[in-house]
Amino acid sequence: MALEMNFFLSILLSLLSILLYFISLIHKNKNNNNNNNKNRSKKKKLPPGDLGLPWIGETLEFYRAQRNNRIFEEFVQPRTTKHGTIFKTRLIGSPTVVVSGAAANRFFLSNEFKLVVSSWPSASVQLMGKNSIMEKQGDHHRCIRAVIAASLSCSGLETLVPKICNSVEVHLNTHWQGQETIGLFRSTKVLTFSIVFECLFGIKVEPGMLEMFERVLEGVFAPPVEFPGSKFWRAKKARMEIERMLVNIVRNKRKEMEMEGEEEDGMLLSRLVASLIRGEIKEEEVLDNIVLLVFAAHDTTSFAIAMVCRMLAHHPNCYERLLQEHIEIMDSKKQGETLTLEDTHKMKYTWQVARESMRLFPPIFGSFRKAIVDIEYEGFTIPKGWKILWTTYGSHYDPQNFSDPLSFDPSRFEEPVPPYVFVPFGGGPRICAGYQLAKSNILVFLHFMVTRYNWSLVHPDEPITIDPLPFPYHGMPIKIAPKFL
Ligand code: HEM
Repeated sequence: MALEMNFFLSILLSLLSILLYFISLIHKNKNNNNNNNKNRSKKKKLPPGDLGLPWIGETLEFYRAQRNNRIFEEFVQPRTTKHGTIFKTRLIGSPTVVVSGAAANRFFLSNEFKLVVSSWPSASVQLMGKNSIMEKQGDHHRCIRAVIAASLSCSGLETLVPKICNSVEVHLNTHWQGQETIGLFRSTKVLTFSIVFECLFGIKVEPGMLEMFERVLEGVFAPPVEFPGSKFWRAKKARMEIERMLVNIVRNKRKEMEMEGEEEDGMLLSRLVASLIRGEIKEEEVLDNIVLLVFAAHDTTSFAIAMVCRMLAHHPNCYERLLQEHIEIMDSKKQGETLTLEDTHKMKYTWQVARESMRLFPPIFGSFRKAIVDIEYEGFTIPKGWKILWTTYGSHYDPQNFSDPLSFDPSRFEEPVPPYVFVPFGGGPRICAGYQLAKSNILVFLHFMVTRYNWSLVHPDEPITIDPLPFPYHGMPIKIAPKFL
């Protein structure tokens, strides 16, 4: 059904683009007679590249490459070879400039709010909510970031790490014990979903909640057409269900905190509701930010964990060294003693492995910005209103930054990497707000996995696909057996 719908949409888009193409030809003729316009376009040197057909541009090529998880190889690289590290195209109706490399990352990410603002497709904004942090700018953005940051500060993390440990142990005892095969990606997705809800917000996960969020995610990059049965329609319905559930939770929390004078417990939900009570943010902002944070947190972290495991399985020497690190930490603890934030600081090699895995397999390949003024960059003008797409690949796969860039070598991260070169978490004012939580989550999970289980991949070269975020095509089944160290 979904495939038929996509096919139908593709045909519709193609017909629309042909129509637009003819309209644009007529306009072009008119414009040729217009001297003013001629002079204006002479002054601006647009980046090289092909805008393609009106509206549709090169969207279908982009989607095809995205589906194969080959955006770099099939879309970005052929065009950078032809035009250089900055080129223009047209994606999902918008003229777009694709930029690559650490200098471009620095320029565009650090000029957020000054020259560019974050820009998501209409379906994403409608589903994540227009009040979420990703749509906020200036003081409002700072205010919401400050609330999130308070829960993930050093003292916040000190209480979070033992909670994450507890969630991981409960998860393994419930879902892994007695099993011979586990779908690793699904399992870590269930786990990271419950960690963000229970450890970060203090909200208990009820059956069916993850499925509701998954239905929303299916619609975030779909065409925002709301006819019954479309992905977007289903996603909107799921979003409304989530909202109904969260409104009750937020209002009950507010009542408790107002009527019973409940102290803030350090949980993010209490912090958001406290801001609501103080009148700093609105109820819609609390709801939209809970939804956004859950999405931002769980698929990304579970994909990162899955890719670390894939790399460890392919590189037994790295696995041995990583295992040794965890055995030493385990030996330093008393029976039943939980891990602390300080223990995670000792997992230096594990973090190198995780960073190297995210360099090769970034959970988020990049994101869009919109020019809020005409931007002069590298001798070209990016007109106001155009989109800019920065990608992690541009700097992660650049041999000037990482020699033999496609090989896996965690020792690259023994030394600090210059800013804006390694950007799986983005950079500038919109750098990932959950970086510390993601890091703790990855490290703690790996600790328990490698010390408690022998495991191996069922499909060592399983393809990775993207829809709309990357995931292992078969869900990454692994064979497991308990280990007694
Ligand atoms: C491995 C896991 C993760 C990766 C790779 C990742 C990656 C990213 C990236 C690349 C951005 C910047 C997007 C842009 O510039 O447009 C971002 C933003 C963000 N991330 Fe993460 N993320 C991860 C985990 C998390 C977690 C666990 C949370 C929450 C608890 C989170 C919350 C956010 C938020 C709120 C933003 C928006 C920040 C803003 O607009 O100011 N992320 N993330």
